[in-house]
Amino acid sequence: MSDQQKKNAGEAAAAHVEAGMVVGLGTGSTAAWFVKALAARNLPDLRCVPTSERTADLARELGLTLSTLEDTPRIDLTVDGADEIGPGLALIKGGGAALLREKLVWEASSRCICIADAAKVVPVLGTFPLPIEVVAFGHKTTANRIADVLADHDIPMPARVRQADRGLIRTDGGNLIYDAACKVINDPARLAADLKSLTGVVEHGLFLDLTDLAIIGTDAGFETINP
Ligand SMILES: O=C[C@H](O)[C@H](O)[C@H](O)COP(=O)(O)O
Repeated sequence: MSDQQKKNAGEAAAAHVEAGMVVGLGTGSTAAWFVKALAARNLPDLRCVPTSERTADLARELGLTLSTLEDTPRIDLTVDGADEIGPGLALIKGGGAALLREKLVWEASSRCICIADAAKVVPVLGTFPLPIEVVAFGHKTTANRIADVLADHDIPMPARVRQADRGLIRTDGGNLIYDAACKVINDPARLAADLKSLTGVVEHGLFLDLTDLAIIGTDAGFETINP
């Protein structure tokens, strides 16, 4: 993990934003560099839709004009980080528990740019535990259903509920996160569909066929990957 690489990626992505755009603001340490670089450009008539309360706080602090998906349902460009970037720009996201709002914003966007440091690029998805957002009510029974799906995908370990010192982590929407230590995800599309079909699962961190461009920070600058 390199902060300089994240910064370089965030700054390169900010150059893709034009005056008057509606911009989706991702969540996480890399997205924060983008938000800072975007604010520094001081472009006129921007409206920004944040994907988390954390990002909203940062953007507000930096003087960016915020909007919501309700007020601006069509987003021109979203820039966001990732936990893993696999072949075809298939992503794992949600390490910061923002996956649901992120996916809502990504899917409402004409264009999505993923920004990351070089360590996020992997030959196969699954080393980073896959976050799965689950409704709190009855979550242990939902976890059993998730375990059955994972077993069907040759993933023997059940997903574990995410905890902090103060107790279970809650998302901005009040849900819980289960993390699945997949190790290798052989068929991301089938796993995504199977998880999504479960009652109690709100969303999962597989972002497939949503990324138009990845900007990978290097120590000296950045490289790009097209899908
Ligand atoms: O929920 C969090 C998001 O999906 C983040 O974009 C992702 O976890 C990457 O975060 P970072 O840039 O801090 O590695």
